[in-house]
Amino acid sequence: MAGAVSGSPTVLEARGLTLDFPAAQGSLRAVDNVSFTIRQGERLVLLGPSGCGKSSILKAAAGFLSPSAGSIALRGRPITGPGPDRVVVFQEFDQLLPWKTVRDNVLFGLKRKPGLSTAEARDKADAAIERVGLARAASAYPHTLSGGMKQRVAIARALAAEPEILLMDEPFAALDALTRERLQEELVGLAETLGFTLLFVTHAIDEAILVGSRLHLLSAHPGRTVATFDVSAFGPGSWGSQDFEHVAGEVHRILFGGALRRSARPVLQEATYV
Ligand SMILES: Nc1ncnc2c1ncn2[C@@H]1O[C@H](COP(=O)(O)OP(=O)(O)OP(=O)(O)O)[C@@H](O)[C@H]1O
Repeated sequence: MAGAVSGSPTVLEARGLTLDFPAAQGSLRAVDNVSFTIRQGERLVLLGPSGCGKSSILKAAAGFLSPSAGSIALRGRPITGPGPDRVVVFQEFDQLLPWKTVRDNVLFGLKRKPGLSTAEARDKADAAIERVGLARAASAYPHTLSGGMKQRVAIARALAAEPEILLMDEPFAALDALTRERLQEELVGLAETLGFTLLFVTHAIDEAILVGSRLHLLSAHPGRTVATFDVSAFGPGSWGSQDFEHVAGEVHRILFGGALRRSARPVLQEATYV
């Protein structure tokens, strides 16, 4: 994957990105001088301890937050607000509209796409629903779906709009371990089949290595770049291999100091966060 994307055009680029929030006394620096490039087809994961500014970077990419210094640009154009070329999938699956069926929820995501006829929109929605394996649930309402299925609807809705980049903020955090694993696999499978570009935020090391093609590690608050890792060699099925454990241990050492202790399959390292 890394070889395949290394010559691909740049989709998203942050240069010296610095993000501040207003605070009681002046402002609070959330992200300090962070730079990265995401090429077409790449899956960049922002990984770091709670509060290091991952979500803030994602919000800047989505156009909800402006840099106080540095820049963030999509296809070379500075991001000044939200747009249909970027779709955000949050953890809250209940971003789905409860009074609309799966198909209508996905169609709703196409509303902002200019120049689509009703029939074309329907075809795109149905194709996206099919791709995430929900064809049989197309007429169902969100409250009848499991958390994992709702998440797939959210992904279908995002993909149907054919964005330049998909922005995902801990989309699997609220799911049980088995569903999470399955959706991680599905996401990577879909990303590779469809070649979409992804910016993914997580604080879970295993998830980052499995989902990403590259990791961008941030220090504790305020977030500064501490390391990057090429993890394109890993994917579903890699967990537990010697190479995987080596990278996971290295990432853990850089982020938290000390060795990564395993008990069983991913018990995420929440307890080690400061
Ligand atoms: N709207 C806001 N107003 C003020 N401060 C904020 C706001 N949003 C975030 N912050 C602060 O900015 C810093 C970075 O927050 P952010 O949510 O980006 O971190 P994160 O790495 O995504 O954390 P987590 O993993 O816990 O979700 C934190 O100190 C947070 O308190």
